[in-house]
Amino acid sequence: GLKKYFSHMSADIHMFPLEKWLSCEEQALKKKKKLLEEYIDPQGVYSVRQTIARFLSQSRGVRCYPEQIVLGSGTQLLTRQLTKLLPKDTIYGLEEPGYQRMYQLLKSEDRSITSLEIDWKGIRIDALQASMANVLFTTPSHQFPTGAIMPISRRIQLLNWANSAPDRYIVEDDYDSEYKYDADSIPSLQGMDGASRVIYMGSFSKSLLPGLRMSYMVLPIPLLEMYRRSLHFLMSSCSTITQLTLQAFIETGEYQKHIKKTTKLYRIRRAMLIDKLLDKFGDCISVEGEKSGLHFLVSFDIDRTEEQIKRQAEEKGLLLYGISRFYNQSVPPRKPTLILGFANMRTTDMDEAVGLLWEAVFN
Ligand SMILES: Cc1ncc(COP(=O)(O)O)c(CN[C@H](CF)CCC(=O)O)c1O
Repeated sequence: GLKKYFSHMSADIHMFPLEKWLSCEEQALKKKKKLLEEYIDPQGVYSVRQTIARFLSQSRGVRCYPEQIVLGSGTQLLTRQLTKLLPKDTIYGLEEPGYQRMYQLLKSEDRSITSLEIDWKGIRIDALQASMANVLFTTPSHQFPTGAIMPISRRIQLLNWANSAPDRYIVEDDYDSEYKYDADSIPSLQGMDGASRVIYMGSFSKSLLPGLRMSYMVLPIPLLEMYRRSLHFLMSSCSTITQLTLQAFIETGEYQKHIKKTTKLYRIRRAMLIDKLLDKFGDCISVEGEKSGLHFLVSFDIDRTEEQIKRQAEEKGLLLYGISRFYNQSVPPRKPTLILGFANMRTTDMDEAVGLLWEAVFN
């Protein structure tokens, strides 16, 4: 198959402390195997939610009780549950370019969606105010896919928007907020919200492994009450074993150690990759969104389409993703722009990867 050097969707399994994970699993199973005999709380094991609530408060300034946390196997599944708590005629505002799988999911649920323009600070307030949206999905830590980091000023404007009409909510998708390089980490919107307007969503897919399918949302109290009334029949969608193992992994400090180690390593990989790209391509490329997260964008000042570059790359055995896939309701930019991930790019592969990219673009 195609080489996935630049994939923004895969993690580097070699980075994952499998031995430590397995010993946490063994410890959790020995101590709490009783829990496996029954169906646990639909929101997830309470003690696991206590651990996550503590971790969120320390790392992201999220203020919540464990009762407000719902664990789910993936952000999309949690979003499906969330849409059931909101009026059928809710209009969802999504960033454009944005997380197309969220757009496709909401579309598949026959929800009405309006795509909203972003700029280098994230979602544009004028576009939001001009729209009919009442629930906004936004990725303020590291806008997906452009990487924009939303400054505090814009966050305050967003909260003002949410508080100026009764049926408004902000879904803060904080999917890869663990990784910051040249930007100091800005506390979550949820932590700044005093009025239960922010639904905080997070995932362990980027910081640990997508294959764990461990994601979570923090519901404001009014929505939690609705969840309890209308979705109490649901069973937890995450494996109890994975939940208990994750709890042990966090409680023993292994999670924090892993984030520190991977941040250090990803910082080096990202800097090296950008240097090699600039060496090779010079001023025919521009890099953006590299200050945080596990990918950045590279646009090429050449007379070639994204499709042509992708196809050429496939000829050479290299998988590439263009930014066009993230434009749901508008025309993508003319300049070919690629989303380049580096979480799965070992330094020993870099010269080959950049060489293949060069051939895909210029041959
Ligand atoms: C904006 C955003 N919010 C959440 C997730 C995490 O989802 P989950 O693992 O289900 O918790 C991703 C994950 N990123 C996708 C997979 F890597 C990108 C796919 C593509 O580009 O089609 C994401 O981009």
